[in-house]
Parts: sequence; C-alpha cells; structure tokens
Amino acid sequence: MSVLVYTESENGTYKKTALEVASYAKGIADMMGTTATAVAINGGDTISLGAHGIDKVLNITNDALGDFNASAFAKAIAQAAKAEGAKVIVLSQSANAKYIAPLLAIELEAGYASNVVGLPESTSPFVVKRTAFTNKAFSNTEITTDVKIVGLGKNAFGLNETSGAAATEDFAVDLGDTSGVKVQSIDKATDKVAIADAEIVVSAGRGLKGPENWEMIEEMADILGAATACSKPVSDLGWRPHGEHVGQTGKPVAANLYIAIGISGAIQHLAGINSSKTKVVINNDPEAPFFKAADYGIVGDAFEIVPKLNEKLKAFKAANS
Ligand SMILES: Cc1cc2nc3c(=O)[nH]c(=O)nc-3n(C[C@H](O)[C@H](O)[C@H](O)COP(=O)(O)OP(=O)(O)OC[C@H]3O[C@@H](n4cnc5c(N)ncnc54)[C@H](O)[C@@H]3O)c2cc1C
Repeated sequence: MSVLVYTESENGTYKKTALEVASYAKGIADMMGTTATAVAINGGDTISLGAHGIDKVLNITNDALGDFNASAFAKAIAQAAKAEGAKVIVLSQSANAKYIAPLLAIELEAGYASNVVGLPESTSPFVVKRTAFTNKAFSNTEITTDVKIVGLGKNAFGLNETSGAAATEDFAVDLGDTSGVKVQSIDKATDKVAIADAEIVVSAGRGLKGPENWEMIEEMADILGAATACSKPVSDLGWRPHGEHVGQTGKPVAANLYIAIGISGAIQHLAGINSSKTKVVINNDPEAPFFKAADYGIVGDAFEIVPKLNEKLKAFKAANS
C-alpha cells in the first residue's frame, strides 16, 4: 500500500517538479509508515528518483504513450495505482498533470485536491492545506474517499535529497483503444525558457513605455537563463506576445525568483505571481503597490538601473563560471 507518484520526464530527464513530487510522496509515505513508488512513463535514468526518496519505480514503456494523451496516461497511472494498492496518489500541477488528475479520479473513484501547499495536516482524516481564491487565502480540505489524489503546487515543498536508490520494475499496461485523439505534430513556438518551467522570470510592464525597450529585459533573461513575462496591458497593446501575460487572467508564475520591472503591482497581477518565492521590484514610484508584496525593491528609473544591473550580472557570471 505504497504512496504512488507520477514523475514526469522530458526526453528521458526528470524535471525539477518530478523530483519535488517524489520528495513530497516520500514525506507522505513517512507519515503513513509506508514506501513511495514512482510511475515513470517512457522515462529515463531513475537514479535521480531514488535520490529523492523513491523506493520503487514502475517503468512503463509504451509507444502509445509517446505523445501526451491525458486519457491514456490516466489509464496507465490508474493501473499502476491498482497494482500497488496505492491509497494516495501524488501529481504535480503541470498543465499535463492537471489534465490527467480528473480523469484519474474517475478511473479510481478518488477524491482530488489541487493546489496543495504542504504535507497533509493529518493522514487520518486526510486533510491537506491548499491555496484558494487565486492564492489570496488557504483552505484546509479533507479528502474522504478511500483513494486520494493530491496535486502539489510548484515550489510548495522543495527537494529533499536522500542517499537511497530505487528498485526498478517494468510495468505493462493495457490502454485499450487510444485512437480518440492523436497528436500529429508538435511545433515549438520558441526555444526560450517556458514560464511554467522557469526558475527565474524577468517580467516588465507599461513602465517600459514601448516594445522597442525590451532589449534590456531580454538581455537580463539571457544572462540569468530566465523566462520573460509581462503585465496584461503590455500584451493587450501588442508590445509582447499574449503567451507572456502573467496574472489572474494570464499564466501563473511559481518561480524561485520573479523580477518585476515597471509593473505597478495591481491585485490582478499579484494574484498570478504570488506563489513565487522571492520577488524583486524595480519601479520609479516609491508608492507603487508592488513594493508591499516585494522581498527586495529598487526605487529608480528602470532605464538607468536595468543596464547597470545587467553589467553587474554579466561580470558576476564571468567571475563565477
Ligand atoms: C478583470 C481584470 C483582470 C486583469 N488581469 C490582469 C492580469 O492577469 N495581469 C496583469 O498584469 N494585469 C491584469 N489586469 C490589469 C491590472 O489591473 C493593471 O491594470 C495592470 O496590471 C497594470 O499593468 P502595469 O503595472 O504594467 O501598468 P501601470 O499600471 O501603468 O504601471 C506601470 C508602472 O511602471 C512604473 N514606471 C513608469 N516608468 C518607469 C520607469 N522609467 N522605471 C521604473 N518604473 C516605471 C510606474 O510607476 C507604474 O507603477 C486585470 C484587470 C482586470 C479588470
């Protein structure tokens, strides 16, 4: 009766979110006095999973799972859960995992709590703390079904390295007919770091005055290996692509570092970014609301500060690489 966790990989490498859910599953397993089993779908080397608390990996290798198909992935994970007799299943809150979770809940007749931010308050009854109202509040939710699915928010738990190694087993699944939806090709719109995967996000707002001034933002993102983002009016004005708009009506950001440049800090913007760990604000108005939500703030003109900061960051990187 292990705790089961779905660990997502890309091109055979486990993402940081996969190692975070693995660490978290181990945490729940310890609370319940059991072990943590990972389901890996066409995954790669499992050493990193063992080093984050996983006792056993069920390796599913199946061509029908080569491209993402939520229903087929949910079926595969459900079969692994049943084989393990798992009563708790942990998923991340990636876009794919959010598609899988409700389908998995149907397969397993399980209750599902999304946006969970820490280990269960208790495992009997099973109560988890979650964010609510676009991160403005927390709620404690009891999952009352026999099988429970927990969706862990990004950066909500962190990584716990252990000295363990995972045993690996091949696990065959019967997916039935998977022809309902077929991905024919995937064209990546850009090679840039995606906001959802980014550890660091450099974001800018209307304070930049126009699209021609984004070069210094792109440069900072390049130096830091960060994703670029923007406020809603900036994408509405066509200064930046809509995919960069973050906030309540845009993409959520749960990065380790969020740098906001020339953004006022309206509540709708903050709602989407306040799961980020450290927030740095650059704004020439000391009364800008963003300063109240920031960990570090620089009051000043972005056009003076950002180029200077870029030079310092470049020098620091060169001295430390
Ligand atoms: C239903 C609804 C949903 C919304 N959803 C979102 C959302 O998802 N995301 C979002 O971002 N907004 C959203 N908004 C809009 C939101 O209310 C704000 O209007 C918006 O976030 C403001 O964008 P901004 O901070 O870039 O621009 P502004 O409010 O114009 O602020 C620009 C800031 O730049 C500073 N500045 C100016 N010049 C400089 C300079 N030279 N150097 C440094 N700083 C400078 C100013 O002091 C100011 O603080 C939503 C609004 C509504 C009504």
